[in-house]
Amino acid sequence: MVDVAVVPAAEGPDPSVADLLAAWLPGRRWYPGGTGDVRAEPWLAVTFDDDGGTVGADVLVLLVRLTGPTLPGGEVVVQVPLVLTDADAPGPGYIGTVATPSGDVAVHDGAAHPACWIALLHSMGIGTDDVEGDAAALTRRGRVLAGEQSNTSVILPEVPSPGGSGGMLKILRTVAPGQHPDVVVPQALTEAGWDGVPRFLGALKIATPDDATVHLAILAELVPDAEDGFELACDVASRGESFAPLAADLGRVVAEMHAVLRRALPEGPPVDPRAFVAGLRRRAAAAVGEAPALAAREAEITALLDDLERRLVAAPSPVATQTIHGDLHLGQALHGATGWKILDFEGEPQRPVAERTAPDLPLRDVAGMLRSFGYAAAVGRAPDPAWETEAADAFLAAYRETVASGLEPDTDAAALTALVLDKALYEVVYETRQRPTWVGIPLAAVDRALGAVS
Ligand SMILES: Nc1ncnc2c1ncn2[C@@H]1O[C@H](COP(=O)(O)OP(=O)(O)O)[C@@H](O)[C@H]1O
Ligand SMILES: O=P(O)(O)O[C@H]1O[C@H](CO)[C@@H](O[C@H]2O[C@H](CO)[C@@H](O)[C@H](O)[C@H]2O)[C@H](O)[C@H]1O
Repeated sequence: MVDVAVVPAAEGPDPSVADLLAAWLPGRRWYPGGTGDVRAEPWLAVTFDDDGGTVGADVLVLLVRLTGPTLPGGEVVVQVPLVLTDADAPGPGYIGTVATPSGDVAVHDGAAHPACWIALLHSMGIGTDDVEGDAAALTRRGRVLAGEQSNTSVILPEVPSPGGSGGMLKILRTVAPGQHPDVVVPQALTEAGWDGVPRFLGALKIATPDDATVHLAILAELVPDAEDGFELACDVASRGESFAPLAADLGRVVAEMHAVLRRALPEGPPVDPRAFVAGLRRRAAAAVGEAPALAAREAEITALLDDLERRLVAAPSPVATQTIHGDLHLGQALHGATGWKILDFEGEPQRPVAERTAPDLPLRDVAGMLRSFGYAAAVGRAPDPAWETEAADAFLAAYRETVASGLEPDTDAAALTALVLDKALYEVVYETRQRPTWVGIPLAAVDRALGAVS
């Protein structure tokens, strides 16, 4: 076991390390500051007391506070794990060398360095008994997942796991005080005995000097030979084959996930129709404000939301909310030998953290997946225009056979259309910012959702 100590960063590394990082951070894929004017200030330093010397190098995790107008809420804390070694022996993830009063030090990105993986695993109590005297065996075939996005994930086939496939260590990049949804939700699902999520194996949580807690890393069982759901759907679409059978399986898995979450975690308050629709109106207004192409649709969006509000107000019984996935799309589903596994319960990255994890209507996840079939049809260039609706119908039929929304059929359909519209508007903003050449995909979906009620 490795003891973890947390101190203010001012008592931590030499200031030259912070200077090196200030230049390095903005080039990282997971850096949330974009090209905006951002100030980076080390906040906390986490050290690992490597009692038995098994880690083999100095591991230091810095939590860096970023402030600037382009960041969600104006402020974000990012985790920067580092490995410090002798300057004459730089290793994986080398960032640069700094001169300190005790000599030159080589600084490495810890997320790419086995010594850091071992320190994180040992501090979660993983691998300390199983790999006697040979900590390096735990990470021998370890590798960082290519194409990292919001966080950095490391494949670790030697990590002990119930199914024997190894572990996936997710090093969180943006961190925040409080319970992390990607810990709480998969842990609850795993403990409920549900196998539609990669088995939760552990997490590293630190206590800050002001008594808050922050999750830094999560370990789940590796899903062997799994295919990314979006790539799989695009492949199937491009071959002109039907996705309906796989979509039906996915519909059942998503329905089971909602049923288990409803039992395993506290229910939310019943939907307040006006507040719920006000939230949709706010998001729509923000999308219209950011994407000029939406301006012409504003009146129709308002009419659709007015209609939903009337229906929800008139609903004969209160509509329940619960923990949901919050950002469900095909890229959050892996298809492996034992079927679909659902990943990444962090919610929509562009939403404020408090909103991302609030209990919500499960139909929001259903809407997210329906939108994803539209993306797969477009990106995979499905030759048959019915490809998307066939997949969507199969998904919905299987979902509804397994779990009921509790809404009257007309209200259920109106709520689903409004949530598909909400997701498509979110995607218009997402694509405008990230992939402008794809913006036509969600714009077409906005038009279809609006056409569904006119
Ligand atoms: N347990 C796992 N087994 C196998 N692959 C996984 C597992 N967890 C995640 N992945 C792969 O890693 C990718 C990133 O994981 P994800 O949790 O979505 O991270 P991020 O928060 O960085 O987006 C996924 O798209 C999937 O391909
Ligand atoms: O996976 P993230 O949590 O980072 O989600 C964000 O990025 C997604 C893209 O990677 C984006 O998803 C959109 O594009 C997908 C195809 O690349 C498509 O399958 C989804 O349906 C569509 O929403 C997601 O919206 C965004 O939050």
